[in-house]
Amino acid sequence: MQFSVITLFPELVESVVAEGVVGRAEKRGLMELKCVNPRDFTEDVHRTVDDRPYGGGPGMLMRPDCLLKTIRSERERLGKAKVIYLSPQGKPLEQSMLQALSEEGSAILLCGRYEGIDERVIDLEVDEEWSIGDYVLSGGELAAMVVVDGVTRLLPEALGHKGSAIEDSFTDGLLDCPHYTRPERIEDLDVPKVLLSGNHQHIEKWRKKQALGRTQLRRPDLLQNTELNESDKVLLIEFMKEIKT
Ligand SMILES: Nc1nonc1C(=O)NCc1ccc(Cl)cc1
Repeated sequence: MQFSVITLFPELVESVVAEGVVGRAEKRGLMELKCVNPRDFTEDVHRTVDDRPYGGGPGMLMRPDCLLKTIRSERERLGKAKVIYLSPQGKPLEQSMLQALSEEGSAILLCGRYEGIDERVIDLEVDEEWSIGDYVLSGGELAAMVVVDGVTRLLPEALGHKGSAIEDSFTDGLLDCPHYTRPERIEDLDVPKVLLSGNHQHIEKWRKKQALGRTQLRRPDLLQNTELNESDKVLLIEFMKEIKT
C-alpha cells in the first residue's frame, strides 16, 4: 500500500509510522508513506502557500497553484491513485471505507490548513472528500493519520494474529465485546466465569451476545443497518432480559 500525504507538516504525519503496528508495517515494506510539502512547489522567493479569501472574511486559504502542482506530481508518481481530501465537509468515515481503500493499493491524502483550500482544487483533482467526525481540527493531518492507521492495520500480515476481536466486531457492524486478562479478581471484580471455562463454543456465544447487547444499548443506530440472523436475535433478547433482572 502506497500512501502519499500532501501536507505543510510532514513531520507531524510521519510520526504515525514511528511506532506500533503501522511502524512495523512500514519497516516490513507492507506500506510506504511519503509526505509531500506544497511549499516545495511554490515559485516565489517567500514560498507562499496561502492567500486572502475573495469576498473577504477571516483567515487565509491555501493557494490552488502549488496544491494542483503537488497533487499532479504525486498522481504521476503513483499512477492510478485516488485523491482523498480530509475535511468536516466530507463523507463520514466508516470501517467499510477503510477496507475498500486498503484494497486500492495506493492513495493520495490531501491535508488542508488555514480556513480552507481553493474550491477549484477540489473540482479539478479531488476524487473523494472524507470526514473523521463532526468537529473541526486545525488541519487535515490528524484525519490523514487516522486513515493511514486504519488502512494499514487492515493490510494482510499487518496484524500478527489473523484478524483481531476489534476487527471482527466492526466488520460485522457491531461494537466490540468486553475483554479481560489476569488477574482473575481485582478489587472484588471477577472475570466472567464463561471465559475461564475453556468451552470455546460457550465463549464465542457469550462474546457475540455481549457485542449485540452493547450495540443495542450504546449504538442502536448501528443495528438499523445490520440484518441479524435468527440466533443473534435470540441472543439479543436474552441479553436484554438479563439486564432487566
Ligand atoms: N473533522 C475532520 N475530518 O477530516 N478533517 C477534519 C478536520 O477537522 N479538518 C480540519 C481542516 C481541514 C481542512 C482545512 Cl483547509 C483546515 C482544517
